Amino acid sequence: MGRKFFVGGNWKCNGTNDEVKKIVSMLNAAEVPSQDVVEVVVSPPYVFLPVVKSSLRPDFHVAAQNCWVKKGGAYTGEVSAEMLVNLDIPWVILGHSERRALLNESNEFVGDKVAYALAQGLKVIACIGETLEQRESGSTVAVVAAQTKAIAEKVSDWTNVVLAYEPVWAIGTGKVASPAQAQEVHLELRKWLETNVSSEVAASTRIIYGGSVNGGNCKELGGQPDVDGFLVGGASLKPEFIDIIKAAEVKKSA
Ligand SMILES: O=C(CO)COP(=O)(O)O
Repeated sequence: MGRKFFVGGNWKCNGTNDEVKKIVSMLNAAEVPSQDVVEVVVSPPYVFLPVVKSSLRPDFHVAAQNCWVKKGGAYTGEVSAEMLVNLDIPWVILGHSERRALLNESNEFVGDKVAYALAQGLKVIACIGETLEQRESGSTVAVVAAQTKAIAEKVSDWTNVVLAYEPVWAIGTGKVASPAQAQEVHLELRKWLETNVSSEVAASTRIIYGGSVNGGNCKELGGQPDVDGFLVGGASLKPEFIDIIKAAEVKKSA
């Protein structure tokens, strides 16, 4: 089954009103492959979601960077999945390593969030990835398998899930995983899905890579057989994001 190339831009906690308008103008003017070839989703901070959604070209979509684990209510400072649905925000990023590390989000909590968001009708970019210490101790595959298991235990339909493998040591460090390193983990994840979920889910679920992706390294990474796209941080705020979207063409010609 074909897996459409997916390029996500995670703007994290960045941007002013003016900067956001400039990024949207840059995206709107870009010539990129068609929606049949690449799915593009940008994720501004919550406060900018409505303006980005209403001014962004219709072939690009928006994602929130998080949402609450259950129905909204007395949870000061949180934004619920229902609110995102109400505003027609189709996607949400969940389990980003920055939230896992800084806000102590556990594997179980992330699994609960993914299940709840899917049940409300959102599409989810679920993030997993090992720290440098875990990689150096040889536990990369065990760590990402445990993170994926906590999601798989609560999710039965994977149609609306994109799995983002983001090694923590590669995020914002300029230290990108080599294409071989990325491919190795993506293949392990696909095998894990095959064994523990189903061969259909393993074949159809997009597994994207995140961590210091830029205009220079995207083609080689995207050319790996089990790399189905990217989740881009820093470079998604810059014109080189367009080059990263265009890396989808490596799959078209493959
Ligand atoms: O965390 C990331 C995307 O979610 C990756 O960030 P960088 O591309 O800045 O390394």
